[in-house]
Amino acid sequence: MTNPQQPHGPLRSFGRLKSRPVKPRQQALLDSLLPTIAVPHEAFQPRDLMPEAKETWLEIGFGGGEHMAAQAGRRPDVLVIGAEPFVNGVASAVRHVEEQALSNVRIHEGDARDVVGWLPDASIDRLFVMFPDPWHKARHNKRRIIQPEFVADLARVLKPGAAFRFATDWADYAEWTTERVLANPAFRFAEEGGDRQAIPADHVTTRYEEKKLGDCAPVFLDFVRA
Ligand SMILES: C[S@@+](CC[C@H](N)C(=O)[O-])C[C@H]1O[C@@H](n2cnc3c(N)ncnc32)[C@H](O)[C@@H]1O
Repeated sequence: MTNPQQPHGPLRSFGRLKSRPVKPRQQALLDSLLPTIAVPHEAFQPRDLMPEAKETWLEIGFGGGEHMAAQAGRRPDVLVIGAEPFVNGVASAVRHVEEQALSNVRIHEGDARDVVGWLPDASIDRLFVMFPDPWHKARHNKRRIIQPEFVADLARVLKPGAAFRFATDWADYAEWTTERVLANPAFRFAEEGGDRQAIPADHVTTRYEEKKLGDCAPVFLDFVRA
């Protein structure tokens, strides 16, 4: 039976990650800070979360939150929304928010597909999907976050001209994503024929990227919402 809370199906990638017990200090920070920076669990307008924000950025699967916090720190005038179901990652991200005194980060502890479903049309200026779970075995490919239906949902929430960066160190996932994103007429590459293995000037190395678990050097796919 379909769960009305999860019209997109269960979060299969979550089960693979074993949560470690959250340390008491981390738990205290989660309990005190997370409710103050959590996104509503229903349709919301980003401007209601930070009325003075010049733009709204979304990061899907922020892991430990290092990339999200660094990008938010660089642009205090931008509202940065992050979604991550892994509790240890959320605890780490909340610690970065506190340590860097970031007032422009909002977090959803859960499935990014829910946040995308709650967002209004054309409400996001920039999207990051950094080193998502590769699900590289062919029989697991269907668990990848990049699927045609989700690409269509992303096209809906991105503003015309919005930037969408996808990074992976799995060659097959780079190809998979290129095919599925460009199959949607809403998207094109920011730069045709660009060097996809050149590290973008504004990139912040992520925790997963540092592990070098993939089968190729990092590939950065910079798309634009037409
Ligand atoms: C391989 S890790 C990469 C984490 C981080 N972006 C990095 O580069 O260090 C992928 C992350 O995506 C998260 N994830 C998986 N499915 C997700 C979903 N549907 N919504 C949000 N995050 C998801 C996982 O919990 C995990 O932390």
